[in-house]
Parts: sequence; C-alpha cells; structure tokens
Amino acid sequence: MSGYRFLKGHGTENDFVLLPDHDGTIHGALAPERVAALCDRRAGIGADGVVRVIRTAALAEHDPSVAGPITGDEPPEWFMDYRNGDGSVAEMCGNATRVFARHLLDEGLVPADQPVRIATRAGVKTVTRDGDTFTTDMGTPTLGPSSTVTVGHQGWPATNVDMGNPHAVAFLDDLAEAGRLLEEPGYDPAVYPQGVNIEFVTRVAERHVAMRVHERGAGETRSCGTGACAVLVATAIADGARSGARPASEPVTYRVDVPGGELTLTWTPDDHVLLAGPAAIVAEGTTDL
Ligand SMILES: N[C@@H](CCC[C@H](N)C(=O)O)C(=O)O
Repeated sequence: MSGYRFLKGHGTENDFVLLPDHDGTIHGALAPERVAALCDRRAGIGADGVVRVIRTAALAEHDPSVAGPITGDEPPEWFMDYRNGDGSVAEMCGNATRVFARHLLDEGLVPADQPVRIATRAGVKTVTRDGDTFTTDMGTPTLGPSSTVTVGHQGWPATNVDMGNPHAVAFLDDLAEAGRLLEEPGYDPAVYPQGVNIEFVTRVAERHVAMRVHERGAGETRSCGTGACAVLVATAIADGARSGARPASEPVTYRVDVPGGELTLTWTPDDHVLLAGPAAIVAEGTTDL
C-alpha cells in the first residue's frame, strides 16, 4: 500500500479528514489544493474540513505565527491545524476539537485519565470526556457590532459573536426562510473583513433552539460547534437570560439542534462557553491525493 495515512471522523455530521502528520514531515505547509482535493465529495474523500494532527513544536517551525495564541509555560503537545474545505486556514473548529480529542485518546497519544489540552490558532482548548460525550471549553466569547445578513432579497439583523473565529447570528421565524443556501449569504465586509460564518436560528422551546449554518470556506454544513456557541450567546442575550457585559451567578444552558444532531451549550458564570456533543471516527486508510 502506498500513500499517507488519513482518518475520517465527524461531530454531529460536521465531517473531517484527519491527517496524522506528527512531525510535520509529510505535508510541509499543507497546500490549499491538497486540502480541497481531500475534501472533494466526488473526486476525493469528502469532508467539510481537514484536521492536521501535528506536534505544536513541529508546526511552529513551519508557521511561527501559531506560537502567538499559545502562551504559558506548558504548551500542549498537539496542535489542531484546521483547514476549511476550500483550503483556507481557520482559527478554530469546535466540532473538530471533540473529534481531535477522541483521536488522540483512541491512539494513546495523550493520557486517558486527564483532560485533553489542544493547541489551536485561537489558543488552548481543553476537552473532557464522559462516555461518548466530549465537552470542550471554548473560552470567552467577544461581542462585536451588529450588522445585516441577507439571502437573496431578504435581510435580517445579525448579532456579532467571535469565538476565535467570526460569526453572525440571525433569528428567523422558520429555518426554511434561509432557502437552500447554495450561495454565500450577504454580509457587511467592513464588519467582517476576514469573512464570516453565518448562523440562522429559530426558537423551539424554552432554552432550546435549532440552527442552520453557512460556514466560511465550506458552504452549508450539517453542524458548526463555534456556530452553536455563538448561537447560545446571541440567544441568551436576546432572551435576557444573560447580559453580555455583566458577570452571571448561574450557568445558562441551551440545547442547540443542528441538521446533524444535537449539541448542549453552557455559558458559565466566569464567561466561558462549554460545547458538549458526540465525536466519531468512522474510517481510516491511506491516500495518494
Ligand atoms: N465547523 C467548525 C468551524 C470551522 C471553521 C469555519 N468554517 C471558519 O472559517 O471559521 C466548528 O465546528 O466550529
């Protein structure tokens, strides 16, 4: 057998090709064309994004800018090098953190009895496991200026929530209003100069919402973990369950339904967002792509 190793995994059907490249010797700078070829759903393996599993020290050799967000005395050994399906680099992927942690645990690359610390371009994330549920501490959300998002001729006000990557959250009466999302929705490039992930949300019940997402660099996907975090923050503020600015005395928890499953989101009193959900590895093999 020739080629290099890959695994295929998903978190609530947000799917990824994992590339174990521990010392950064196989993929060098990981060309965007290779990422796009792997993610191609007809000519490739098919995925929303690629996750390179690489030692933090090895990636820092190719890309010194990754060292910035990973401060502290003990940087995690493993770096989640995330690329969108179009080959672009993304700072963060919430669903991929769970799949990444599961992979490290499955392969014995981290101790089984401790939380898994992962280095990312958006800082260090810690994942804990309880059976098949993986919970990632996604850190503190940042609110930005509101704007308008559009699909065709229809527009909605959107809450701006940064989870390490940018999000615009729009509330709809019915998720079908967003149409087929075959094209990128409109957004204000002055507010989002690096592009944006756009979430469309509708209320289901108290502390329970459903969402669809159009991801930057991937199109409409079946789930988005950082998007679900942004939805929690926007909804909790809209519901008066939490103020963006004021510390809270109690955690606020929402169920967020995505087309690919269900996520549980908690905004803690100390202003962290916890993302909980499943993570699966479904295949592995080798590829020449
Ligand atoms: N699906 C991910 C987010 C992936 C990156 C995003 N498309 C971006 O460009 O910011 C998630 O689960 O958070």
